[in-house]
This record gives sequence, C-alpha cells and structure tokens, in this order.
Amino acid sequence: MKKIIKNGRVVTSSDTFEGDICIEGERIIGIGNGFDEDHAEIIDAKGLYVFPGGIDPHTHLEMPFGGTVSKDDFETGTIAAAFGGTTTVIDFCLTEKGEPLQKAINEWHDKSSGKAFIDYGFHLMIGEINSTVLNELPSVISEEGISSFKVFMAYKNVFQADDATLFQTLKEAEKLGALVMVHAENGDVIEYLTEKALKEGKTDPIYHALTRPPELEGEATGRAAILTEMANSQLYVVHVTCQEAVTKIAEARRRGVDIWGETCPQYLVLDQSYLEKENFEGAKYVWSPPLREKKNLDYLWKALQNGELQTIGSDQCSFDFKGQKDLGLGNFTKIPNGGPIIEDRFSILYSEGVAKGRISLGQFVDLVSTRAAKLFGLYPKKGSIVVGGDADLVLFDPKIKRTISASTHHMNVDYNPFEGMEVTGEPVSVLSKGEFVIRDKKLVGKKGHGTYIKRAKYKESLLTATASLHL
Ligand SMILES: NC(=O)NCCC(=O)O
Ligand SMILES: [Zn+2]
Ligand SMILES: [Zn+2]
Repeated sequence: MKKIIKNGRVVTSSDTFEGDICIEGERIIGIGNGFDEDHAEIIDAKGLYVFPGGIDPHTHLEMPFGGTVSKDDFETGTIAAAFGGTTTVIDFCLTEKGEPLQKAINEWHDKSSGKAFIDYGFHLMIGEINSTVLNELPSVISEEGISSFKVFMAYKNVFQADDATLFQTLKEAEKLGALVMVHAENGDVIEYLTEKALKEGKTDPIYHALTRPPELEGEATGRAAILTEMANSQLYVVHVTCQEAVTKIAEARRRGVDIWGETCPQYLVLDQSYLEKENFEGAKYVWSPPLREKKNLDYLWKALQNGELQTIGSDQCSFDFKGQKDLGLGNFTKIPNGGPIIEDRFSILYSEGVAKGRISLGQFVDLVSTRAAKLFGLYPKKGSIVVGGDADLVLFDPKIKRTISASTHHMNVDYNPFEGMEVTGEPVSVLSKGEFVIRDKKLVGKKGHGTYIKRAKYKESLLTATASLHL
C-alpha cells in the first residue's frame, strides 16, 4: 500500500522544506504535495522533522574481543539502532591471519542473516597482505560488495598490522576502488607503556587513558596520512578523539590527500575524568582511543563545524559492566574495550549539536547519514530523501525532552555511558524500506526485515567529493 507522510518538515543535508513524501513499496516515489490520497495510508508528521534514516558506519555487533563477545548482536543492536533513528549500520568483519577472507565474511553473514531489523553492510579487516589475500580482494568487492578495508594500527598481537601491510593495503585499495579505514594509534608504544604501568602497580581504569596519550593517536594518524599520500590512495580515520589527530587530517586535506575523519558522540560529550570514577565505575568508559581531556571536546565540535571531520560513527561495542567489564578488575588491560553507543548517536548529535546551536540541521544530516552514504557506496539509495531512494526515514520530534538511561534504553547491556544526560529531541517513528520499524516509539518491525547491502566502490557512489574540494 502507498504511504504519504504529510505536513512534515523535510530535512536533507542540503535542503529544509515543508513537504509530503510519497512511498510505494520500499522506495520514495514522490516529494512535494498534492499526491493522490486514494488507497494510501496517510501519516501525519505535523510538528515533526522528517530526516533520512541515520547511517552508522562503525559498529561491532557480537564481536569476539578481550576474551568475551560484545553483548549486542544483529538483533538487539539493530533494534536499538532503529529506536535511535539509525536505519543502516556497517559492521566490522574481523578476519584471521592465515584464514581465507571469505571464511570471516561467511561467519559475519551467519551471525547477521535473518536477525536484523534494519539494513547492514560489512567493512573487512585486513590483518596481512599476501598472495592469497591479494587474490581474494577483487571478489570481496565485486561479489560481496565490500568496498572498505579496515587496518588496525593498534591492539598489538591481536588485530595490529604493520606499516608495510597498511601501505600495501592502501595501494591495492587504490587499484580496486576501496576506501581504507584505520584505527590510528601507535600500538607498539602503547604496548610498552601498558606493560610499564602494570609493572609499577598502576592497574585502575584511568591508566587505560594515561597509557594511550593523544600524541600516539596524532602520530599514527599523521603516519597513515603520509602513507596514503605516497600510495595515491584514500583513507578514512575512524573514531578521531583529539586535536593531535584532527590537525594531521586537516593538514593532509589541505595538501589534497583524499582523507576523511570520523568522530563519535562519546568523544564529544564525555572526558577523561570519567575514567577516574570510584569503585571501578571508570571501566564503563574504557574504549580505544580513550576519552580525552576536556579541551578536546570543543576542538572536535569546531572540527565538525568547519568540515575538518565529516562523519559520526557510534563505535558500538557493548559489554556488561557486571560480568564483562569487571574482567579487568585489578588490571585495566583486561577490561574489554568498547561501549553501548548505537542507540544514542543520532539524538546526542541533534541535542548537543543542533539544539545547542553548534551545527545546522543540514550539517547534522550530513554527519549522521549522507556523508557516510557517499563514502561507503550507499548513496543515493540511502543517505538522503530522493525519488527512487529507499524509504528509510525518521520522524523526529524536536520538542521532546528526555533523560538517557539504561532503565529505558534498548541495548542489551546493564549500563549506559550517557546515564542521566538530558537530551532534546527524539525519533518517534522510523521507517526502513517503506515499513515502520518503530511507530510512536514502539517496536513494530520484524526480525529479518534488515538485509545485507552490497556497496558500490569508492568514488562510484556518486558525488563523492575529493578531500581537497569539499570541507
Ligand atoms: N573502540 C573500542 O574500544 N572497541 C571497539 C574496537 C575498536 O574500534 O577499536
Ligand atoms: Zn578502533
Ligand atoms: Zn571500532
């Protein structure tokens, strides 16, 4: 049945207007007004914004990590994402050295197929480069539609790859049309600093931050930018946290390097002092790179305002405080790294960004949806409101005031890092491919409605601006 969303204030990254949206099946078939309402379901969006569905380019659902597995899987994680206004996630498929890439991809299909409530794709981790990997990469793009490769520069002896691997991955990505993503911290020096801290009896959560200083994020970011320049390739730096890293990205962009930067809500609203909370509560805020000193929060907001950072990922990687985070009681290096962010990404950016006058409505949509769609081969199918695009839409009430809490969130974990935070605005209904997933703040979607999305190559996904042209 046709649906018409009427009287809403439609907001895209470039336009804001009063208008109606006509939906047939999974697609938007009309934007404007005066649509024939016969045999149509009318949805009144009066007083609401109609946003494109959020796209979260950075999730770790049901991820084996730190001797345990992240608590939200493709069912609970995508339900929580939908409640929070996100209609597409791109999850990191972790590969194992010596194993075929396809083995990992199949494992990720097995853990997601038939479980998701919203659409999803995969990034592929590259831990080594050898003839086997090189032979597989073309079909990873052409058959699996995976157009982004992740290289970890940290987590020594776990995920970390060496610089030669990063450089070869960049060169292959340029040939194949893939975007390389990095976790940019100097993993070797971090390893040294963590071992030294433990020897000195420094075991509390705060030492997670003190052994991963911003200088080591800035150094790795700068190194990755230079390797990208040498390889004439393209780079996306995930979870940027500090001035040291932003300046390296901005300098490279000014040199014309095709480099993009992502930050996450936790780095915009929480600071390093949270890691000093009593009774091991600081463990709730242990993720990498770590929370930074307060001055970085304003610096990151300025980078979003001036275009030096272009996207917002959640870095969803949730662990219970009791039973998982407490694996690191007495030894901070055993605290599983990550937090439950997927549900609050969209609302925190609206509330702390738009409602507090830091960013415009258009910048907000670009940050939480459109830019990620363009960089990761989803645009214009997703990431905007266009005729022919998927009817992935968020009906958002900007007047609602609420308090974030684990007692009301939908993530499958026993705490929320933003507990008690007052936010303005809330998604009230969310559609994925023309079907309600959330309606009047109730889950009405179906398990398995979300399907795997094959993504276009980098730069083939329409209008991907080169770094030097668009801030
Ligand atoms: N961020 C974090 O601490 N955990 C998830 C894996 C990663 O992104 O480094
Ligand atoms: Zn990371
Ligand atoms: Zn991550």
